[in-house]
Amino acid sequence: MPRTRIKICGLTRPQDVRAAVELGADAIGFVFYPPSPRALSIDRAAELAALLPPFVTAVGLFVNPVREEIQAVLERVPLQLLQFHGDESEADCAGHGRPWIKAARMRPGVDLVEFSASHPHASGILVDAFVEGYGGGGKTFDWSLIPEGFGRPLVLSGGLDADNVAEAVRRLRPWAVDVSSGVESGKGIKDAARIAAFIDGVRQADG
Ligand SMILES: O=C(O)c1ccccc1N[C@@H]1O[C@H](COP(=O)(O)O)[C@@H](O)[C@H]1O
Repeated sequence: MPRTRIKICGLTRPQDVRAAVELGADAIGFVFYPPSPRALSIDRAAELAALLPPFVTAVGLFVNPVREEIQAVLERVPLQLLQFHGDESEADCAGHGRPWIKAARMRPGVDLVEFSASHPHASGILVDAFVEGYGGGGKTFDWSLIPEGFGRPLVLSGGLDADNVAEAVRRLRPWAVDVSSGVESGKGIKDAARIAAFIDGVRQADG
């Protein structure tokens, strides 16, 4: 079984990017959603992305963007993957010259198989709790909404932290986990000790 990939999202400070990389994160998420307290300017994102060594993926998170916004970011920030976290259709996500993952906002009644079928070209499906404001809410959801043998690379998120991530990985065996609030001391301020404990939890579950 491959090791679970780890994405740390919503970084805003160089020291947090360096810490996440040194502690073993596979991917770093930069938020381009202005209402988020973790949102970055293009200049700031370019500065932070430049700190990433090879084989650590720079992910750009968007919520219902207009296409020009994405292009403006891509002209300056070397993103390798796009994360669409709003109500985007398959057509909205395609055609940016980058692979993408699509977030499903999970709550009772959401059919993940149907959702997945409506995004056939996403490289993976991210599952997050349904929250007002689209994401980064630190809220878990009922993991039994994820069908067994889902069949697509699954990125598990939503309220993960050092206390629950090992159980989540053992139970669901996702391709990757994604965390923001659970490794913070304040909105957009990451805590190296919490990142270390989170990564340790994932690795313990990987066995
Ligand atoms: O991080 C944000 O501010 C954010 C804003 C809008 C949409 C998504 C956002 N982050 C993503 O939300 C999930 C869950 O985060 P949390 O760990 O529960 O705080 C995660 O995929 C983040 O990438």
